[in-house]
Amino acid sequence: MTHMDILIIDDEKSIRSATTIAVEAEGHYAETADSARIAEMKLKEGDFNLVFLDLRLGEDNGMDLLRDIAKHQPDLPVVIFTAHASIETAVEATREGAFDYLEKPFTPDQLRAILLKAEKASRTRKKIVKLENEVQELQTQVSTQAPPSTFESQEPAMQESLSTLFRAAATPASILILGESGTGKSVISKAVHEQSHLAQNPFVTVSCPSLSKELLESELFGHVKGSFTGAVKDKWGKVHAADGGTLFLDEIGELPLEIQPKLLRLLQEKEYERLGENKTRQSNVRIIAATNRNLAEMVEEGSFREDLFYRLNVITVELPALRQRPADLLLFANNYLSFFGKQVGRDNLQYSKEALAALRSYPWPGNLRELRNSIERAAILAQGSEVEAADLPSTNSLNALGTPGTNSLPSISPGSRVTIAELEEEHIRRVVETSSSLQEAAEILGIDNATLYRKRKKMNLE
Ligand SMILES: Nc1ncnc2c1ncn2[C@@H]1O[C@H](COP(=O)(O)OP(=O)(O)OP(=O)(O)O)[C@@H](O)[C@H]1O
Repeated sequence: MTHMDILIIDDEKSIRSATTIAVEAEGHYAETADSARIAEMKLKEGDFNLVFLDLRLGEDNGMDLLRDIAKHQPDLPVVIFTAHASIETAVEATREGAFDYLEKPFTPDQLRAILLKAEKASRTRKKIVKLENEVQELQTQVSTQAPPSTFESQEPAMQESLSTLFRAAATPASILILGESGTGKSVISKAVHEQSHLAQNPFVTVSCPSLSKELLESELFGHVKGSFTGAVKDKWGKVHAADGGTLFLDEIGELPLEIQPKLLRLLQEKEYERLGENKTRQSNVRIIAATNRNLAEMVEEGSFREDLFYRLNVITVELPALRQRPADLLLFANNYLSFFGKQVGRDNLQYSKEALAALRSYPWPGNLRELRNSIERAAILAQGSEVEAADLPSTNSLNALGTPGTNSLPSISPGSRVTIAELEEEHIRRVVETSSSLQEAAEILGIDNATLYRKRKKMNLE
């Protein structure tokens, strides 16, 4: 049985109390209102699942109230109380958006039947909300044409992160995921949700940097009409939509300082308020937050609250950059090639030897996202049965290493004002980082193992 919050609107005290007793006996919670004014106030304050409304409401017109509810809260079912003589009114009310009607005097069985019907409708509505969220998430995935995700790794650092994440999945603990852009923080957050005890409930994403402070606050917590310019009607936020499920806060490092205490309160007390409203609401969400910023440093600088940082920092994992996962690179590259190859009708595309070397020696500053995009392009560009190095333009030239504007790229690159020794050192460092073995690194560099050993020793790169 689904528990419902029910508002009973009737000017007759005996009907209010009889209905209250009857719905409470069925395990629901009831509030009452004896006039349209009180009803409007309660409707604004509360989050009801069902309303009983007598159209004859003393001096007030119940039909006006019904129209108002149908307009502003179209998802809220309203059951009309009607006297035997006014079936026609009931029919009219149904036309105006009433969910059903109940003829007075009604028996407990008739009321029970209506409650069951409303419960069913409420469950369906919840399912629809969940599906709407899922559609939104899927649309994001489809628009980025994501090939199936892989959560395997041959690299100890990544294996440790995966094991921590999937062990933490089944607990209510907040999770903080750190890592450069494109390392797969969003993708893995969804996977953690799907492996958790909350999998049947919503997974809702809020992208912190994409909105202004006011809109972000409203996106999170919701608002009431008139709370800011553009707030033309009441709105529930994503904290409400995610109730009972997971709220994924992408780029938490961009969360404005003013909103941080509100998030902290949600984490600690499970409480929040909509913008422009004083009523305290409850929401029980599991938070997964991700960022490519150094939150600890931000705490020191004063741009991120220390208390929030510690609250989020219960389980923290770092997703290594792709260049720190040389042993996994080929697994991803092959998966992507078979996915995108199929999309363009070439099932058996392979990499040429040179293409493989190019894939390995490039540091992939944009990580999995960049790799995915490059392979998608290469699958289209490839002329024969093999992807050639030339089909992977971003890996073609070492100049790519120095492209300005990508935060994880080094400032040392061919042509920049550095010595040959510095350039050599950087090149060796990167090739070693992106090779699966020292033997392979030596081959790519065109030197023997002993020379590589000596150079690494000199560079303290062991
Ligand atoms: N486990 C995975 N398996 C396969 N592909 C992945 C995986 N994780 C990420 N990707 C690919 O990388 C892309 C970027 O991943 P995601 O958006 O999760 O990164 P992010 O770390 O959240 O990036 P940003 O910090 O920029 O938001 C995905 O769209 C997907 O194509």
